[in-house]
Amino acid sequence: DTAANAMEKVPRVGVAVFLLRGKTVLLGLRRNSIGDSTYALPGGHLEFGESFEECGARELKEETGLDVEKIEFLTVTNKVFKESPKPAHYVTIFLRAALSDPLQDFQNLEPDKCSGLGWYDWDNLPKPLFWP
Ligand SMILES: CC(C)CCOP(=O)(O)OP(=O)(O)O
Ligand SMILES: [Mg+2]
Ligand SMILES: [Mg+2]
Ligand SMILES: [Mg+2]
Repeated sequence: DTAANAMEKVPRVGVAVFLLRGKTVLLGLRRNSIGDSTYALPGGHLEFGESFEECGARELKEETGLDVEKIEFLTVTNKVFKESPKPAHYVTIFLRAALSDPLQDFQNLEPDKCSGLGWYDWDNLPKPLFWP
């Protein structure tokens, strides 16, 4: 029935972006959603009709104010999150991007969803990392 369908669990698509600056990578401490209090790449839900690259660039702009270019597909994961309030199933697309202006720095534009952004040394990443 409609109620059951409304509660139907369906896989969703997330897009995450590796943005590197030298030997550091941009990570944010997630807040108030799946993966709360874990360090994650910036990114978000693929919206209707978007390419992977359009989604990656949009989410980075929305979350960090940063403009990026040279966006490339890297890999994909497929995972059911059991620990969130209710089971969630995500296919996550991983992209790589470069800053359009190497001197531009981030702003934390969504403090309600991210406790803070930072550039972290690739060889000494913070913990815990968001699973994907
Ligand atoms: C959970 C994750 C793999 C995909 C969704 O990412 P997100 O919670 O950052 O989504 P939004 O940035 O679109 O709110
Ligand atoms: Mg977002
Ligand atoms: Mg979003
Ligand atoms: Mg996000």
